[in-house]
Amino acid sequence: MFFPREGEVMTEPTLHALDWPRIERDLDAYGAAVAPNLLAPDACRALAALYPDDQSFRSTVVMARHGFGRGEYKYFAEPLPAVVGALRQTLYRRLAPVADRWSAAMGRADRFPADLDAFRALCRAAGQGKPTPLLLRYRAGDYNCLHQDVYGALVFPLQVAVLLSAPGRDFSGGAFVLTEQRPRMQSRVEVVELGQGDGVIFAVRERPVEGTRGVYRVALRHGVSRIRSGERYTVGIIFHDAA
Ligand SMILES: O=C(O)CCC(=O)C(=O)O
Ligand SMILES: [Fe+2]
Repeated sequence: MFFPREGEVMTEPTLHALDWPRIERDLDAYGAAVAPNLLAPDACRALAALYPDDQSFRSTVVMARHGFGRGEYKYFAEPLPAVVGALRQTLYRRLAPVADRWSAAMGRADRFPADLDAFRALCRAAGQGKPTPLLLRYRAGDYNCLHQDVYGALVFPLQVAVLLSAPGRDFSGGAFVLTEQRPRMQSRVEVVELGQGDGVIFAVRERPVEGTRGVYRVALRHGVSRIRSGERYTVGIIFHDAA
């Protein structure tokens, strides 16, 4: 296992050193998988420290104003910070085949190009030209209501969130949660435990589940439980761009 040096983004060979068979198994079984140590602590701190720098962002969302919860987030402007751009590119490459496999299993026609630039060109042609990677900031009492990050007709079925703060030291509470709504059944919840720099890869809105009578689709939503104390930052990497 390689680890990125302090201040360095995980490079492509390092991403390949992740346990991808385990990640794919978890994605297939639970709709979510942890990708440990995507960013070194220095890189986490540097990204979180960008929050007040309005030059880095194209817009700010105060969640309470929209009924999204409590807390804030900002969408990065282009050019994205190098670490965010690099993670988006390399994770996309690795996840595109999973996205294709899921689409096919669910009987959907969508297929995804092998690299992010080609997929983003499709987004632009569909009128989705605004970059969606974002930086989220939560303080004590804040939370993120269950939601799906859909920004137009083109949806890449997986996304990634990287925890930038250290649980137990920088904040308490603030668990990343996913719920899964199965047809005609009660919802199932999954709590994902993350350390600083860990990413969670998860389904944007649905995933295939093998039942006794074939594959069916389950709908997923994600959110963050209430932050009890401190400050919690995350970087969200969504692959489709926004209308
Ligand atoms: O703060 C988090 O852990 C989740 C943020 C989120 O909703 C996202 O990245 O799409
Ligand atoms: Fe989200």
